[in-house]
Amino acid sequence: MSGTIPSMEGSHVALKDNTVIIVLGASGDLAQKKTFPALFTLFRQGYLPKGVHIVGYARTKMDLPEFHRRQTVYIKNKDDPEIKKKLDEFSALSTYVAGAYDQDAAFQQLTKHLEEIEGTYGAAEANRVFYMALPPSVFTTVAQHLRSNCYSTKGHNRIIIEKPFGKDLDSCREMMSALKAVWTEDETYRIDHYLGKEMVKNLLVLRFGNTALTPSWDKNSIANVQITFKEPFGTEGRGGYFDEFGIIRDILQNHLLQVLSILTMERPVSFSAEDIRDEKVKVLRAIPPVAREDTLLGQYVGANGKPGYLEDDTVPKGSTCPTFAATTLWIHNPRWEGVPFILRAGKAVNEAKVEIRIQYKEVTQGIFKDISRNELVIRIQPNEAVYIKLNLKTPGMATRAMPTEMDLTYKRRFTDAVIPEAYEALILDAIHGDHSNFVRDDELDVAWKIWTPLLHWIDGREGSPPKPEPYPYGSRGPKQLDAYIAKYGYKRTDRTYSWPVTNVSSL
Ligand SMILES: NC(=O)C1=CN([C@@H]2O[C@H](COP(=O)(O)OP(=O)(O)OC[C@H]3O[C@@H](n4cnc5c(N)ncnc54)[C@H](OP(=O)(O)O)[C@@H]3O)[C@@H](O)[C@H]2O)C=CC1
Ligand SMILES: O=C1O[C@H](COP(=O)(O)O)[C@@H](O)[C@H](O)[C@H]1O
Repeated sequence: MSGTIPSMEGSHVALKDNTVIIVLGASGDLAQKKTFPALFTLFRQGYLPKGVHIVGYARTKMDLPEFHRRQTVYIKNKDDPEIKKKLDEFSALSTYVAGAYDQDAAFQQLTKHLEEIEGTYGAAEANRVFYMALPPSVFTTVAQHLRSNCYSTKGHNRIIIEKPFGKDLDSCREMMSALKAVWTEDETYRIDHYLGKEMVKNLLVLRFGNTALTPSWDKNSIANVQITFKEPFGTEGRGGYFDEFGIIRDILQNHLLQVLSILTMERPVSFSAEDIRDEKVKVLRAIPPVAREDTLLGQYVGANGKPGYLEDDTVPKGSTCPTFAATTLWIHNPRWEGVPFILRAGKAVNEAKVEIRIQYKEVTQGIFKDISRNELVIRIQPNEAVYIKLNLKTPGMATRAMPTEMDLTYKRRFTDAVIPEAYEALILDAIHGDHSNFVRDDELDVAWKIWTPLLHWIDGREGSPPKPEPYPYGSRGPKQLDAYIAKYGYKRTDRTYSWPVTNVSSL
């Protein structure tokens, strides 16, 4: 069929029935905010295996009505009769077991409960999908206890785990080898939820399905690339967790680096998970560790009635943890040599935005003066869009050029499209047995190699840690930001550019 992407046709072992999804850490924030709402949407849309059961497991003791209440706290439009009916059905197939994370007996109780459910299948096969919505401190022990006590001998077993995968190269390797000792790579699904976002998944098609873009996708045409993450709120109450990690481990080392690898990898032989991940690893291996000189760190301070990072009671006094970072990465291969890739992320900045901005080189001088550079912008969120900033002749009698855009805003173009949440797409991929949008262990290894020296410097392992530049809550970041970006050759579009309409008479 024309336009079909083979790996998306489902050539993997898909779990079609006789499946229990076990959510470990079921009383926690991630489970309530992301996992259960995603499972509910998949259930409601008919994507979960036939006769699926969901079992929550956590230390908190609670009865079934309380579990069902917590399971549905973040589900929207609960008063809508159709949703209410589906929610009742969802609750009817969801049960809860309380137990410790480090005791065989507790996991054996869980198995007993699973076997009771599976006893109703009346079929030989019993598949189990374990979703670890847990803090990293218990990942390894839970994975080990699951393997020794709860592993189905009558079907497929899958384990889904969430970042953080360690804090540096050594701790990641330690964690990975402990997990690999008990779960095979094929059974393991490491989530980086950015890989489930629609516009990140779209990169493969945009890049490799458009001959028009192919010749310009390299150092000959591209001057610089920015991959930007902006969040308009601070750590508010989550500072204790955040301070241990910082913005680089939270966003750049994983989410933005994943986007970078798909954006820059060579064409894979096929869209199979291993072919894609082979290419991602290859390009990541061509990136040397990020240099201190290529880094700008920031920390937000109170402004406009909003508290600064250090005013959060959960943050250690005098912390130098960066809440903003701009870093520039270089890829030493024939396609990208010399092109700066600026990865930047900030908490408590002026807007919510995640985008890729590819800025093309200057047109040959001579016939034009001060003409804007072309830019291809892929907006990941909010309001998904792809637009290319082009120069056109100003309409009318004038012959001068002006910057404008070709705009593909999803909401306007695909009026009835339902864009899935990242977690919905990824849980479904795991059920279908498709690893393409999950992180392979060697990807993690090479990713940590890029960041570890810089992180050790920031952690103060090599003397006093660098002091981040202050920036006011709600600003664009530290005042040095524009000079930093300009240093790598980024030039802002001609200020006469206006969007969404341009009144030619005012030019
Ligand atoms: N489909 C759509 O929805 C489209 C929307 N637009 C809109 O048009 C507007 C302009 O588009 P575009 O040029 O792409 O994006 P922007 O002008 O928002 O940003 C372009 C670049 O300039 C930087 N920048 C923004 N403000 C300043 C500032 N005050 N001083 C210095 N640098 C700054 C940005 O960094 P930083 O992010 O840090 O601010 C970014 O790197 C935007 O609001 C955009 O959303 C345009 C085309 C299509
Ligand atoms: O992994 C994380 O991502 C979120 C941002 O996710 P998004 O899907 O809303 O873009 C971020 O807030 C959080 O700090 C980080 O741990």
